Amino acid sequence: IVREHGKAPRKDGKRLSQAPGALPFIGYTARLLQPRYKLLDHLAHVQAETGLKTFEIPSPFLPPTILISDPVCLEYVFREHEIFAKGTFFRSRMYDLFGMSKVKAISGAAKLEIKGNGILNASGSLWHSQRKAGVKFLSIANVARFSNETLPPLIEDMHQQLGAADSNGGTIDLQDILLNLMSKFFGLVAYDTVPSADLVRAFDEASAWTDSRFMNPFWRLYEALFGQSLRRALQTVKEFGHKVVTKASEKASVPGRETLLDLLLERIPDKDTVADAATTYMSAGRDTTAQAMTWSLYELSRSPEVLGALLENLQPHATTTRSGTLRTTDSHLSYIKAAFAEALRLNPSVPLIMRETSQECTLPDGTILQPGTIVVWAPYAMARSPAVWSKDAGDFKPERWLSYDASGHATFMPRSASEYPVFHGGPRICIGKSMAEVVGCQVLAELVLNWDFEVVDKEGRRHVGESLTAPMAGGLVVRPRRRI
Ligand code: HEM
Repeated sequence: IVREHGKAPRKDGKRLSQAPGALPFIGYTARLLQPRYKLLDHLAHVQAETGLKTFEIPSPFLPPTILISDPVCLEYVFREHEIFAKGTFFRSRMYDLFGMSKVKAISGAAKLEIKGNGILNASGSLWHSQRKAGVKFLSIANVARFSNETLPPLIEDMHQQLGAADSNGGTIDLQDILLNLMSKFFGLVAYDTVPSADLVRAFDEASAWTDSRFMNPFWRLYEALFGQSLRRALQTVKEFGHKVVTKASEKASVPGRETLLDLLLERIPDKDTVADAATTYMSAGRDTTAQAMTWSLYELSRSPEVLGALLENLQPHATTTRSGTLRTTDSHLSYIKAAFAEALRLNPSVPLIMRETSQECTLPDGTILQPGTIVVWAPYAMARSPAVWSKDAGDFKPERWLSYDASGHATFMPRSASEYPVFHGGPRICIGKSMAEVVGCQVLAELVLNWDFEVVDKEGRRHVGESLTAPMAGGLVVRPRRRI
């Protein structure tokens, strides 16, 4: 299991310092096996204590691995995306969910045949063609169409579910409601179908198993012994991919109203690859956006003064939200955009990201890396760094995103991708950023304008659950009351 992966990282002629908290012999192995939120909190603590230093993360079960925290180093990583590639370590763990397209290969002992690769796992020309299809799918005109036509009836359904809970005085899990809404929304705009509850469950399960591969060095053995439910979940996801691709390829696309599948089929001849490319969006777009909204509502529930300011800001424009005419680019909507960005800063949907060096290189801080080094950064920890976000880094303060002119008019001030790496940066920056902002703000505005939520079990902190993204463990159970 212990493998030789080239030489250790060096700085100033010496081996790079180990991250605080490493144990003798096993290094960070035990920390990696803990629930992920504990690792994230530890990394946030390290960063708050040590500033922007780069450290080695030692483990006998890992290739040489470093943790970077300095936005200057991260900017370099974003820019040099061919040196800091996805790499074998990442891709081999993601293949089953996002890359291996043959259904028969996962269900039996057949030789693993790795053909396709969803965009998150792809590189070279395959990445390029998927990126082009994705950018066209998420054009400004399409996002406006989705928010004007597809989203309003789904928001109406959501109001009805909340209304039912309100009238019988019951509780409801907002995270479930939002994941459900985003599943339907994504299903309709990307695959022209509403995904079944079984598919959604299977996808969530496969995502949790895939995530655990990054923490558990014995994952292959563990899955061989106990991975029956993973294999079943993968089978369900793959079958869904094949079904929707077959249906799309038999139907003529409507010019100007192409689904994601239509656009992928135009560019990629192999249908198995199209299936992988398409299902990748369930994780990339659905989970991330629904979780961002859940964490936003949680942060608002803990900050009554921010919620009050948000309501004051939104109420004059209430009629525009339902019809989908709400635009986050409108200057009067700066406050909700700031609240959404701030909630995502503290609760990034992808809290930990990694790349693998494809050649020797030197980071801007002088750290020398050999090929095959894993480079990790934690947007969750970076958000809590006083060196980047000042002393109040850990507080939920939408105002930090706003600049006010003399008449009190607020303008949203974006930060650089390397300081705010929530949507990644460089050539592989998230292509769904503006869709996430439009949909996230539209749904949030509808929720806060119409509902007052009493969070059940207010005490204690909420944690990130085990997944490739950042679900709220245990959900966000609330008692909804209609606002008068
Ligand atoms: C709050 C919501 C979102 C967040 C925080 C987010 C974050 C990210 C991050 C961190 C990455 C880089 C992942 C990596 O390379 O390891 C990424 C990539 C990507 N995201 Fe998003 N995302 C969000 C919403 C969306 C939406 C709505 C879509 C699509 C409709 C989307 C599509 C993608 C795609 C296709 C990529 C891969 C880009 C590439 O490799 O070239 N994302 N996103």
